[in-house]
Amino acid sequence: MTIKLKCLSHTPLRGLNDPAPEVIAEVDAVLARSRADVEAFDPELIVIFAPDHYNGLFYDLMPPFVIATAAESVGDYMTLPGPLSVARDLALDLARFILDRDVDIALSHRLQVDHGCTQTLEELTGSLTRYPVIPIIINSAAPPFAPYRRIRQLGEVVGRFIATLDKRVLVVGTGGLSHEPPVPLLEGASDAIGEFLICGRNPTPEARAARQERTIAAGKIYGTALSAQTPLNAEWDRAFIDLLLDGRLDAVDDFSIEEISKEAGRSTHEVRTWVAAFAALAAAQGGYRARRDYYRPINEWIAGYGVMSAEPR
Ligand SMILES: O=C(O)CCC(=O)/C=C/C=C(\O)C(=O)O
Ligand SMILES: [Fe+2]
Repeated sequence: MTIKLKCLSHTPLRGLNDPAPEVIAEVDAVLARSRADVEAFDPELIVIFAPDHYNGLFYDLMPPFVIATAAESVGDYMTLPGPLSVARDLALDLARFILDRDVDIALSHRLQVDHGCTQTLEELTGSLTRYPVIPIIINSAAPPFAPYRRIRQLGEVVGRFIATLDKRVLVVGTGGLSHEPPVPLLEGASDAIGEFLICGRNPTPEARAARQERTIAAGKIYGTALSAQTPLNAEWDRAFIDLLLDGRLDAVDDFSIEEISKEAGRSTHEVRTWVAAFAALAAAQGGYRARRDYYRPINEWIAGYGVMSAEPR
């Protein structure tokens, strides 16, 4: 087995509420380098840890994490729609492996995924189907959440499975860093929003467009006094990146979900996907070398925007 890792932020607002051209050029350059790395590595399997934003998973049955044996992109926020090339049999083997090692995981034989999974897949590979993929969706939007130590444990078990494969495997985490887009909360929601959060699959094109317009409007004022959303927190982001650079993954066991929400924004919990990805790498080969490829707080994209790479030491 050979393993590499990429962790990237994603944003619903790319192309819809862009920052200055110099910033876009920086991000484009780092993404082009990341894509070239992936091309050179030529993975035989991608394991992607991703969140969902009430497109595939709703409170009618909200799993802490779920592994998909088949997945279809809803094509939100200008991402490609359609099926992913999910490695069905390997995904099932992985689900069995995880359950056998005392970590509970849900299974979906037909999962809808959103930009939280597909934007990064497209950016790293140019399509949804270039390489076989196993999507593992970690609940990062719909409280209550499993504690961070459970995410670390999930990642470790996935890493131990990867270590049994005679393949080149790319592990991906997508989401974060600090940010708070206008994703609704069930607690205190109106009846209509509550109904959407419980079973709002397959919205009409008009309903989807209205959602996207709300996010764009939030992006236009994010980080200003007009915004009610928790602002970006570059200090939190840098400390989190340092923790990963130093390989101090055990430190996430002390993370407080409430404190992170307050200090860095509710959607910061998408970094759970980075925790799982780094834990998988560490467990697959024992110890890693990581680098920070990029970091910049980008209000227009509602994103503490970061990119990291890592490989075994
Ligand atoms: O579209 C909605 O209903 C809510 C907004 C939304 O989904 C925003 C998603 C934002 C991110 O993916 C992000 O900032 O990570
Ligand atoms: Fe997201």
